[in-house]
Amino acid sequence: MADPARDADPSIAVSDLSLGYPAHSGGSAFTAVEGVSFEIRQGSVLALLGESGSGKSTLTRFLAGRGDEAGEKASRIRVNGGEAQVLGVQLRGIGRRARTRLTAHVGHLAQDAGATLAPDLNVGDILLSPIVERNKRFDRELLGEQIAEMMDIVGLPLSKLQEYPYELSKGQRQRVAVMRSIILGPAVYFADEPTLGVDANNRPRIVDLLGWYRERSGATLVLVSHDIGMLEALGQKVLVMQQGRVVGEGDIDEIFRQADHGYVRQLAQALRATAYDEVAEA
Ligand SMILES: Nc1ncnc2c1ncn2[C@@H]1O[C@H](COP(=O)(O)OP(=O)(O)OP(=O)(O)O)[C@@H](O)[C@H]1O
Repeated sequence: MADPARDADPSIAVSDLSLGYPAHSGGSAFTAVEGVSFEIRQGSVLALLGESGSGKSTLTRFLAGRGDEAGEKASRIRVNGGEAQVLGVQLRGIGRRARTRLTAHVGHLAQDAGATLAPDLNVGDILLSPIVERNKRFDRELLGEQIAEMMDIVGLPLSKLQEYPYELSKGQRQRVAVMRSIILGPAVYFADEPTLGVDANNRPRIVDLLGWYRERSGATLVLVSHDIGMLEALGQKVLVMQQGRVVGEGDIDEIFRQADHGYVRQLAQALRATAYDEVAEA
């Protein structure tokens, strides 16, 4: 099996992919993603939109190589058909070691990641832990500078490095989770609702951090988000999902203007309404 190629182009290639969950507790197997195809050029940004339950988290978790990770067997994602390549590595049938080699280059911010920070570590150790786990010998000075720069971008004072998750607000915890998810310098990065639950004043700080990261790393980003500020600042191509299928695809403005699918029209209206709410809130 090929080693991951950080400069593979496209970074992500998905063809007729169908994903599901195994049958459990008397229920039947469930198809969450059906016949999805798309490609993402290296260094570009894709926004994934769609109503709750449309398959966005399932798709991103699988493509991030974390389809098997969610502990319980019932949460493990199964490939029902099609294929997907990330950094040139075929995900279908991938073995454990090849997956570990791949995920070293692929970042994933799970939904509500701020809520699952290690409770017994302070913020400094939370940020360092992915690096320490990988390699005990690292350039502390360089990393310290990078952490200080990130803390500044997200508007957290350096004194927060000594605090524990329970001492932080929900929005502060989410900002720490986002910093942690990019600290290893992934070539492909998936973020599931990175600004969800963060107040309107602090959402742009997360957007700034992701923009900063993209600029310095040239990484490919996939953002699951309905945050209009984030989509306008970072989004290029948009994929709209409904009930596991792709129902709209294109440039963000194009989707809003020319959507011929009723659901895409509704979504565009909902997003505009959100944007107006935020203007009203400010
Ligand atoms: N472990 C599981 N077992 C069975 N079905 C699941 C499991 N996890 C998710 N699903 C189902 O898969 C479908 C897609 O869920 P998914 O979380 O991918 O959607 P989503 O678009 O990310 O939704 P949200 O925006 O609410 O996070 C849903 O119908 C959901 O109920």
